[in-house]
Amino acid sequence: MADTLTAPPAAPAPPTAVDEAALGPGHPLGETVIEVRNLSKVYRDFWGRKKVRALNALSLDVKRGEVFGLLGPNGSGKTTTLKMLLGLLFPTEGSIRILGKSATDVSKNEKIGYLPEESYLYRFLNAEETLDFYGRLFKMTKAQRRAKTDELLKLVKIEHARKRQLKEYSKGMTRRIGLAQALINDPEIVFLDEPTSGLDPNGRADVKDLILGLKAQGKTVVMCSHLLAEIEDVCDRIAILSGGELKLLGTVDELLRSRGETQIVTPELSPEALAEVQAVLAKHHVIAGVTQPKKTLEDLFLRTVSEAEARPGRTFSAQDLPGEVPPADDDLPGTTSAGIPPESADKV
Ligand SMILES: Nc1ncnc2c1ncn2[C@@H]1O[C@H](COP(=O)(O)OP(=O)(O)OP(=O)(O)O)[C@@H](O)[C@H]1O
Repeated sequence: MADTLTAPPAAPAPPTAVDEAALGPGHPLGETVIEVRNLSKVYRDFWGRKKVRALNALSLDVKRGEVFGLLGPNGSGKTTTLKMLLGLLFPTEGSIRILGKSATDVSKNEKIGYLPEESYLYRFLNAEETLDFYGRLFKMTKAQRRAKTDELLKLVKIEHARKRQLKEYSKGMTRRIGLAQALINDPEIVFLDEPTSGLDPNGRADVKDLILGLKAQGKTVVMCSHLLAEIEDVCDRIAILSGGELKLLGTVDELLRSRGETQIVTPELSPEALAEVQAVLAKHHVIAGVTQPKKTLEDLFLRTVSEAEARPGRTFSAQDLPGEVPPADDDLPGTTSAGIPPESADKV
């Protein structure tokens, strides 16, 4: 258990609009691998008349090695953007460079992986045959295909079902084989459209790990998702689209920082210790709210399932649910027990 002290905002929060400059001069990421300039798409009807302006004047860069999230409500233009980046749709206006090439240059596809919102897989092939088929499209040798198939089936955790036809797969398993297919050519850039749709929280956690693993290998990931918690966990930067227009762009850390507030998280305090802390704050004319921080439902679910598997036949209550992992020092900025000097803490 831990206590959280939240001081009221000292000053009104500044506007949240952040542009590329938010990356700062010391940004560790590599060169630009995706360059989008003034990109627009107008869908036309059968007669060539303008029907929908799905995207309007989008400009952004994606750097090598970053996980970039494209967010927005239904119909905001995310899939349209992804399809133009992949060269599957022609822009009405604007330009795209992917790895220095035009999006419509098919040679770029060798270095690109794509998981569409709905995977188009052959229902009568099994997992091995599916990956072998896509490996052939990339002209991989038999030995390469076999090695890559083994590696990917392990990565997406469906080795046990490698001989089963995809028509027998659950939605979550289908998503996993779709992900494996997107990685068959060891791509430099991976586009993922709703990668966790249909997956349970364990599956979502696996996909998050997989994305972070790709990032650790220096790969670039561009993803769309409506699950904001997962975007927050894996993305370095996000763009929010609305009505086909870019409304916000910046690093997740910068955009989510709560300005004008200070938070101290400590192990659960005794009433005496709490009174002392509040007395110190009162000296500085700060009236602090004291709460116990909540875990997320996702975290609770994952710990329950993992404990249920480890110890079958037991039921758990919130009080005795084991698996509470003591937070790492760096999860607790400003914690007194971690001994982080106050001057190094962002918030006190
Ligand atoms: N082939 C098409 N013909 C006409 N209009 C289209 C076509 N595809 C998409 N649109 C329209 O373009 C707009 C953007 O659609 P898009 O699929 O890019 O949005 P999205 O942000 O991916 O939505 P979702 O979250 O629902 O997947 C919507 O108004 C949609 O109806």
